[in-house]
Amino acid sequence: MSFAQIVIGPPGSGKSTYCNGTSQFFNAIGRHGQIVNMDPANDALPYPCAVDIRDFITIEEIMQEQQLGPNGGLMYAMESLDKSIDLFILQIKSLVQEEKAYLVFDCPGQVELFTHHSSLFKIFKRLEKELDMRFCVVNLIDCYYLTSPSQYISILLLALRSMLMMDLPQINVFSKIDMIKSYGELPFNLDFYTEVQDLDYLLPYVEKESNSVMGKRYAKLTETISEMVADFNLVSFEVLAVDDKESMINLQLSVDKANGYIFGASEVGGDTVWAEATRDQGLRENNIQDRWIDNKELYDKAEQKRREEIEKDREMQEKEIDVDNEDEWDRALKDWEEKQGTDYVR
Ligand SMILES: Nc1nc2c(ncn2[C@@H]2O[C@H](COP(=O)(O)OP(=O)(O)OP(=O)(O)O)[C@@H](O)[C@H]2O)c(=O)[nH]1
Repeated sequence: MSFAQIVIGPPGSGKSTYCNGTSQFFNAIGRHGQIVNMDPANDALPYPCAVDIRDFITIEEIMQEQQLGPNGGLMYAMESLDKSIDLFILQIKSLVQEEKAYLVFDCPGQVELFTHHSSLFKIFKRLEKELDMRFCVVNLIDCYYLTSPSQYISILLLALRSMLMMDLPQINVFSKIDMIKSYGELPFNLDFYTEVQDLDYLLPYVEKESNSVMGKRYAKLTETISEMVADFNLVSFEVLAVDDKESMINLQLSVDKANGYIFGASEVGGDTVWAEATRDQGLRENNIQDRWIDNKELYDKAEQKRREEIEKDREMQEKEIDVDNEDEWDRALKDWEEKQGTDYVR
């Protein structure tokens, strides 16, 4: 059995940054994480990746050969991969079975791939079946969407649609939450938006926004969508600032629970310390309103201080290592010999 995350979300929501941050986080806790790039258009990866879909297919080739634009090209690329998937699966197999790696799949930003199109879905289902992989989808949404009530409701619909389409455990995440305070005041606490309850309270704001932007029929449509999302009662959110250790830990705890890693990771990973520390632990209560809005500056200052202390410790350690450095030792010995007038050879 092996475990993996499938990272999805609209363009610019922070997927590649998250994959990079997660890989560094895994290194720090001793988990053997590897990243797989699933985006045939991403030619500037900010991380080292173990398998790159661009080794099989690139969007440039497809666009040229098929005379397609970027969106059509991507759909075509995914369909083509679907047909010639065996080599790709072989590479994944070697990662999960021989290297016992925990995989993070960095997916393209075209949301149609997760809401309507079945190619990627089929690839993951095949991996699930053939390699006994356990997935959790991590759906990143830029927290900027919280600033507009109607856009907030539309991303709820998007999240719901991908949950139903992918048919896998899914954690929805408001990314870049460190930016939320700079976007101005929200009418409700952050928990209101993450827990997705009582959407009725939002409707007057939708109406107000629609009056000024789109008109009454648009408000009615948004209202109906919000009722449908509330009826399913499936969508909720975590928050993430990729540089913030606590939000990363909280998110990884949720993901570990969702894909089952927390219950059966003894044969993979190698992060026994993390596993022991989190095995019996529920999610920590975390007041996100306090952390990211009400007292953000205080928390940021404390975090900055913590980082400076870690950096100072690291510098001290490096200095101590210098004492063990062969060259320095030899130099010190030579000085001592000169002073003693001896020819002592170590
Ligand atoms: N402030 C802040 N910025 C972030 C965070 N995560 C990502 N970003 C920034 O958001 C921008 C987009 O991030 P990417 O990781 O390229 O987003 P993506 O979803 O991979 O983008 P596509 O590949 O175009 O779909 C970059 O400038 C990142 O530095 C975060 O937690 N906080």
